[in-house]
Amino acid sequence: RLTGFFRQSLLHACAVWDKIKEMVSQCLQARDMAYCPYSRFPVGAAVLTADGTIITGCNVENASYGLTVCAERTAVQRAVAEGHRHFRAIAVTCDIKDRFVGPCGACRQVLMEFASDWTVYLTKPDGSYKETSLSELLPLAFTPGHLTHVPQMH
Ligand SMILES: O=c1ccn([C@H]2C[C@H](O)[C@@H](CO)O2)c(=O)[nH]1
Ligand SMILES: [Zn+2]
Repeated sequence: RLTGFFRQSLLHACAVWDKIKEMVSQCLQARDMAYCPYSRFPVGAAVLTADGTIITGCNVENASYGLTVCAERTAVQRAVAEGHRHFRAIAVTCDIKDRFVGPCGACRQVLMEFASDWTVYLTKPDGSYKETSLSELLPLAFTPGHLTHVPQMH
């Protein structure tokens, strides 16, 4: 029978695994909500907050093309509007089946605003994923810490 530290570690690993599976499944579901009549390129995202909440987003396009908002930014902005400012991870998916696709540059910068250590799960339509990190996707980043007046994180 497993006890003490090893039992705790195993339970923790299972909890983390469950959260990843849940994020992957929710980002795939969010992709189905994409509003993308112009590109016909649906994208889904799911962010994991520090308290374990998962919040999703999809891309929302506009007839004035440049006003389009990506799935990743929709998810982050929705999470912030719901009171979250501390994040752990994001899962992202699109319809491309044969390779792992990362968030666009604008979204990487927006993720950097709220944490430098996001874990990023690049997810294929079949639910398989590759784990990476924001620091890997956006090295030598410009961050809030570089401003003289650092925004207060409450
Ligand atoms: O990381 C990305 C890249 C693109 N898109 C959206 C924007 C647009 O609606 C469509 C094609 O670029 O995909 C995202 O949501 N996330
Ligand atoms: Zn983007």
